[in-house]
Amino acid sequence: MKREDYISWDEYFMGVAVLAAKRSKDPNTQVGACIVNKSKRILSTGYNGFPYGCSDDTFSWDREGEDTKYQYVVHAELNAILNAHGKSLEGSRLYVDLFPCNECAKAIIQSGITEVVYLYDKYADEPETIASKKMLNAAGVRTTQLNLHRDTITIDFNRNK
Ligand SMILES: O=c1ccn([C@H]2C[C@H](O)[C@@H](COP(=O)(O)O)O2)c(=O)[nH]1
Ligand SMILES: [Zn+2]
Repeated sequence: MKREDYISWDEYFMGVAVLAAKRSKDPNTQVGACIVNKSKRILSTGYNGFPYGCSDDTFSWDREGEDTKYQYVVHAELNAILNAHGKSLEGSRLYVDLFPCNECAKAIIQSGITEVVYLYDKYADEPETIASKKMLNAAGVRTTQLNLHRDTITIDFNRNK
């Protein structure tokens, strides 16, 4: 008889997004994204971080002041789109833990992604998120909040020891 406690496709793809977020050096909000095609194949992943050549140790991670991370950071969704290196994303689905901002929404729409699956929406009242929803809705990109039946998935590197 087959195992019954295997993870669902949604848990798998969101799990990959959450794992990608663990690569982020952002001290406040780590975001991960995973793009999946209609055949349930992962096309790309990304997380929020500075561009190549812009050191995590010298560029600012500040949230306020003259020199902030917002001027430099590449968002998880855009990184995932760029990491696909021109592969067609037409009709694909993007899993991301945080609801995408307006700039990511533009890239999502233009790249042909047709569904955004997200976990939380902590900036729902910000103008960027409101604009994002307006654009995604106008462009016919579905947005689905995932309601998972478990809070954690354990990754155990020692299970065979
Ligand atoms: O669509 C989005 C929106 C934001 N991010 C990243 C950008 C920043 O690194 C953090 C947000 O930092 P706060 O300190 O919570 O303002 O999230 C993203 O990757 N995608
Ligand atoms: Zn964004």
